[in-house]
Amino acid sequence: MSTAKERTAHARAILGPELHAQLAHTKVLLVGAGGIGCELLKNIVLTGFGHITLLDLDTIDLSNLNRQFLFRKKDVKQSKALVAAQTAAPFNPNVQLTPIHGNIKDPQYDVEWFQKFDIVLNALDNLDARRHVNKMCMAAQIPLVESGTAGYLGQVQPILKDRTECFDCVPKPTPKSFPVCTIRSTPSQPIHCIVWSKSYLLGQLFGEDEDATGELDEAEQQGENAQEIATLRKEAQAFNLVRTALRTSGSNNAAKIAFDKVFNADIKNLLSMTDMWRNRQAPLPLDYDAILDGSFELDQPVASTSAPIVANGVSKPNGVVNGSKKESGRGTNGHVEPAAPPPAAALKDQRALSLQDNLQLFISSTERLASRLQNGEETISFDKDDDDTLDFVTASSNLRSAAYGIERKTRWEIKEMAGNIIPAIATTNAIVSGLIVLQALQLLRKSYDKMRNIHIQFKPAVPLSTINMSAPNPGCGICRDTYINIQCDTSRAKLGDVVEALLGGDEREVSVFEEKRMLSDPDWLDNNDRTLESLNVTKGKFLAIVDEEDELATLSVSISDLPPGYPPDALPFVLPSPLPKPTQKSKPPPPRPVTPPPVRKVSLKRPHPEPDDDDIVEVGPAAKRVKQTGSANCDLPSPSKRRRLEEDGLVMMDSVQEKLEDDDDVIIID
Ligand SMILES: Nc1ncnc2c1ncn2[C@@H]1O[C@H](COP(=O)(O)OP(=O)(O)OP(=O)(O)O)[C@@H](O)[C@H]1O
Ligand SMILES: [Zn+2]
Repeated sequence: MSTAKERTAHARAILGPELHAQLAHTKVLLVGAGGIGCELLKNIVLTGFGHITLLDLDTIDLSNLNRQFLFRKKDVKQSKALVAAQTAAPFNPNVQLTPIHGNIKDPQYDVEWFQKFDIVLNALDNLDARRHVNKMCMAAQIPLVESGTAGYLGQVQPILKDRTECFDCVPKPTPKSFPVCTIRSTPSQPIHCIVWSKSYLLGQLFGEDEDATGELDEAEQQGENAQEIATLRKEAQAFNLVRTALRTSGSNNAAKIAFDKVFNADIKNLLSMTDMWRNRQAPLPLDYDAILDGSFELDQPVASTSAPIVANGVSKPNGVVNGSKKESGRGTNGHVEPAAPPPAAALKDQRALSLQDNLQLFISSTERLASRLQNGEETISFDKDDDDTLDFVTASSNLRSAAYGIERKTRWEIKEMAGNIIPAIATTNAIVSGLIVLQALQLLRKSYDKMRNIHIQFKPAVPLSTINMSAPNPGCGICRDTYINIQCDTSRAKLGDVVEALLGGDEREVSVFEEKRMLSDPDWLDNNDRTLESLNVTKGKFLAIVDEEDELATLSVSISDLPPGYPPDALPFVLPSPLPKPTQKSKPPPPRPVTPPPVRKVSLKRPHPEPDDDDIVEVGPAAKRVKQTGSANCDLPSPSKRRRLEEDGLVMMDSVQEKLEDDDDVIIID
């Protein structure tokens, strides 16, 4: 077929002329042009969605090319949104494609901007951005299709305010995390050393100059081992010397200074706490020069204990504590010989690294990172696609493993573990993208009874399972709010006036928040005469007006600009007419069990975030916030503290089952 008309014949036959014609006028926002986004863009272009805005903040990376088929090698480092749109545009000349290279969380993409669209499709890879889009769609009352893949698993969830669960209605599972003490002092598995290296050591040496005192004070108050805290304090002070050496050009022994502190002095300090090693295997301080000249013996008896260093008593295929010349040839104490690498494993990343190799890698990566700091980079954090940081984490986690008698890992394995990589399967992305279109069509047809949550599961006989839509969770702090958009000149509008107008003469008692910052409550009205701008409540943000009696839903007020041409001397804000009234709050049902996780797309390119965060239990509505006049915030009760923790990428627990304690000292793996 050659003409545009013939091109759409199949789509028209499948969709029917009515829906097909409707699609030509449909305005769709596609957020994310990665693995799912590329597939989905191709689908919606070919289906005939007439107006597509494609937004992505990232540029193309070499590692994207295996599955993000709209990109070629020549496109590396170009904007994903722009290149994807350029490649897909010729697939269907009837489609108007608008690419945007930007972050969906930027304030210019406010509620009014979202309201321009008929439907939003998420193709994101992190919880934070997903939550944001979910909230904007709730505020703008725009249907959303949420999706994610992880390896062979996938999920598609249509979301419509007041009709279905929103993305935040269901708690998310917690990520795997470890107690601080395990990470800091008593690692027993390779992952403990990797987390230490990536989330602690790298930051201490190359990250922001953080004052660890507060953290340690808090740990002390919580009754953690005082001697251990004193040791950690000493450790923190000593880091300053190393940081200075790393930032001083011409200092050619910074790597040795860092090594001696971290792998020798700190370990000796820990060994001096004899109690700690009564029932557990003590670590062995490493010796820089002896490792380099091959005379270092890993299995020498440790000062404070007669227990030999064994790698958990098991032979490991990788040559557990193998390494220096002296180590090989001994098979004692549970050590094994470094097996000669099979030919396929001779690849640089998959080679077992000797202790000497690791030290050399530590030196070279430390020097590379130090010279980056000296050349003006302010802070460096882990990115698995940044060779310098990956080399540093590989070397330092393996050196730590060696000191603690833990199995060492190859660079490849460490990349997988530190980057939290689940292989991206192009086929899963393709299936999910097809299902997104089907659910989007149900939403546009308003065939709400036909909408389904769909899971791709690892069951060859039943690869897809569908779940009927659930009603919104009455306790949800996002979709149960009553949303209002106001147009506002925030430099003139005063908090008290805006709140009073929004309450429409209702004299009930309320507290007012922006995110977790409390701006006023019935006994504290100091901010009422201040402008919204002076309180940092500007375009794209939300004011939350919370009923003190907890009987009416929270008013969630989004801020947009005044319309063009609005008289400068008129009232500095415009309310919608009629003014929406908050709904009566229904009592939340008893807590639900944690349902299977909405599958997330796991980044192959950079750690989450998502945290990439990502995947941390979210409980109920964001109710309590913190009183605030400026910007800093402090300790919060659940659930908003949990939300904040999650945004900060924090959590630290023994097991996934364990409940998150409000005051837990936490470190997240990813
Ligand atoms: N806040 C955001 N605003 C806009 N785009 C975002 C935002 N957060 C994530 N994205 C985009 O969502 C896309 C998710 O796609 P995908 O999961 O395939 O990630 P990727 O980075 O392309 O690949 P990988 O992480 O697997 O290497 C990415 O292109 C990413 O840039
Ligand atoms: Zn909800």
